[in-house]
Amino acid sequence: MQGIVYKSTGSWYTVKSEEGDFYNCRIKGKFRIKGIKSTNPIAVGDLVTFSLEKNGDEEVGIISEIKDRKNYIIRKSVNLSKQTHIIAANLDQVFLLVTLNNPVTYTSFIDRFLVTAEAYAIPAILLFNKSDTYSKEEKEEVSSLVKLYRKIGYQCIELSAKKGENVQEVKTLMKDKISMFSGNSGVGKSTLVNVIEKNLMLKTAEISEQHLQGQHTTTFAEMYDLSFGAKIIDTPGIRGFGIVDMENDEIGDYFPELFALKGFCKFNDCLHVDEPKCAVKEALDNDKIAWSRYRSYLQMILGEDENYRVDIYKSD
Ligand SMILES: Nc1nc2c(ncn2[C@@H]2O[C@H](COP(=O)(O)OP(=O)(O)OP(=O)(O)O)[C@@H](O)[C@H]2O)c(=O)[nH]1
Ligand SMILES: [Zn+2]
Repeated sequence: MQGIVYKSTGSWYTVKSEEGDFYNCRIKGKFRIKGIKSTNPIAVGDLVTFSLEKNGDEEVGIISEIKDRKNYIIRKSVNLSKQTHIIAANLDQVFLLVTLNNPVTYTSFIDRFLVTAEAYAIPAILLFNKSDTYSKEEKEEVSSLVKLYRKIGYQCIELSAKKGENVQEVKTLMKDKISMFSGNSGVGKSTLVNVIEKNLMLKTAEISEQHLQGQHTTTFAEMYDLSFGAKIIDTPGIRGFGIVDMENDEIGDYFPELFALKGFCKFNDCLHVDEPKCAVKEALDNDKIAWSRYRSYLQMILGEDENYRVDIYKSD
């Protein structure tokens, strides 16, 4: 039988079969996946082959095979072992919720997120939330951000989760796909998910309550079916993507507008920092590339970690 992993608690996996039934499954014997060394061989979102076995009165599934992943997201554990944990696999898209103020979302944060999504090969969509609260100036600022990111090729939606404005557009994009929502604390993730599907209680809230009580909680991702044919993966305690290890000479590949200029610089291995005859610097001088994006790029190259806000274009 074939199925998708909806939940994993370490040694047991909840798998939904193609027929739509849920089974408790486990792995028999040694099970290794080529390429990735991780603490968990199977993650939420994985497509697996399994067969049923009698275990006393119960029928349990034995997973024998896992299909190649189209992508996966990881987290490095913070303890000394630095082990890699696969949070989820086979995502169709990830939504990043952004608010200008309350809380501030910095362009450096957006760009880091987009670079990571590119590196993971997961399409990212920007949701500019709380549109009901914006002043005229803020509306203009959001408009120029939307224009900037659309030009690069990212889908952007301005919405109000609270008022339900443009939420239908998000639902339309989610249909028949596996999605994940990310964003800083307070941008409205729970509010949005609650208007998208009323009776869905995500764990995110429970987990933070337990944190308040100082309890230890393990954070496992879980997949949910929504009523309109969409799936979402909830990753309690994870606000964004983990940091992916990237070499300096590959970071530019994950900025689509920089990647498009690859080969046009004088030097093949140009990092677009202070090399002569650099096509990226030239595009920057002509406002063909946004200053805010280039600043984010430099920050990643230089390994800086602070957030900042800069004008999108130098001439602004
Ligand atoms: N005015 C307005 N407020 C909103 C909107 N969306 C969310 N909020 C409010 O913003 C606050 C934070 O929303 P949450 O949905 O809890 O944010 P979150 O991203 O889930 O936050 P964490 O759980 O901390 O990650 C709440 O007071 C919401 O009512 C919106 O579109 N407009
Ligand atoms: Zn260059």
